[in-house]
Amino acid sequence: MTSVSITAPAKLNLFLHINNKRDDGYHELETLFTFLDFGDELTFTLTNDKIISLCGDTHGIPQHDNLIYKAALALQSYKKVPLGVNIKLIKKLPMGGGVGGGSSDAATTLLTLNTLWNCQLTIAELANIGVKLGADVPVFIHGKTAVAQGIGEKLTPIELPKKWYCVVFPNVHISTAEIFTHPDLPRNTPKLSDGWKLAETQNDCEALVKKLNSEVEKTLLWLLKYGPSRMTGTGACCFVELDSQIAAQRVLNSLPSCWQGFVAPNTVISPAHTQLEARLK
Ligand SMILES: C[C@@](CO)(OP(=O)(O)O)[C@H](O)COP(=O)(O)OP(=O)(O)OC[C@H]1O[C@@H](n2ccc(N)nc2=O)[C@H](O)[C@@H]1O
Ligand SMILES: Nc1ncnc2c1ncn2[C@@H]1O[C@H](COP(=O)(O)OP(=O)(O)O)[C@@H](O)[C@H]1O
Repeated sequence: MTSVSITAPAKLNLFLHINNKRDDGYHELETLFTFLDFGDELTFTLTNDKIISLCGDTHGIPQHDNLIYKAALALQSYKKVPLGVNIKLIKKLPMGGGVGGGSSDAATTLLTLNTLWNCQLTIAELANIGVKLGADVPVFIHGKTAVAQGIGEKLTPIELPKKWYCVVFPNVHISTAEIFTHPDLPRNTPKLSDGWKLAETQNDCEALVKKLNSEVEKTLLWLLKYGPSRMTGTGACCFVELDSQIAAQRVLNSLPSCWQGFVAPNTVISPAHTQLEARLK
């Protein structure tokens, strides 16, 4: 039986600007995605029947609602694959925390099964399947640190220096849909101009989420003592950027017990891609 374990990494939005609201209700964004060398672990075991099954840390999400199952089913149907798969999930990323765990799980499933089922789809074809599962899935399929525009589908890869992050989850769940439908969300940040600088960017959701949720405000105030800090995505996770693992670990070691967190460096290429390429060699 062929079995393979691949990471579904966390992402951070190092900034998130909202430029406009489209007629279909979705928002045009500009956001800088980077991947972290930390994530969920997915183990894929091929089967000769056509059954797709999921086990492990599913946290009460019914199989048919899980983005991993949906991704596998979408690929199996698209390519009329005669094989099945059992997928075991070890969940390390907070759900609905703004670190993209569900989207990353879906992308890792598409990338891995494309190989294991020998579907031979291109990255662009996989991203097309993925975007129907969530706006953030294509960036994980492409797997490169990038500025995303549109609703996240126009990607421009960029190089960033290696940094260490302490990511904190304040134990509150923020609904992405609630933030995007809130009347107080700013929606008119001008598009980035040539030569933009990270220090001049922000997360446009941050002020609203802090106002709605004092735990997020407290988390950011606490992190700011250690270095430049922001919320990722629509929250609730917040992060501080540091130059070394020791400095990031020091922040994690003093984390108040009511919050959870982890430490990881950013990676230019998503760990899912690096691991799959190493397997194919
Ligand atoms: C804004 C981001 C930044 O990374 O937030 P996080 O989810 O990571 O916090 C993402 O693009 C989110 O992507 P994803 O979580 O896949 O969103 P989806 O499931 O596609 O959409 C959830 C809901 O958010 C709203 N939505 C999402 C993306 C977007 N560009 N405009 C929107 O208005 C829509 O109301 C949609 O119903
Ligand atoms: N495998 C999965 N992992 C996480 N969330 C999932 C998964 N499958 C479905 N979901 C649903 O997707 C929602 C968003 O998940 P997630 O990607 O973790 O959020 P975010 O984009 O804010 O980090 C969750 O609240 C959950 O209901």
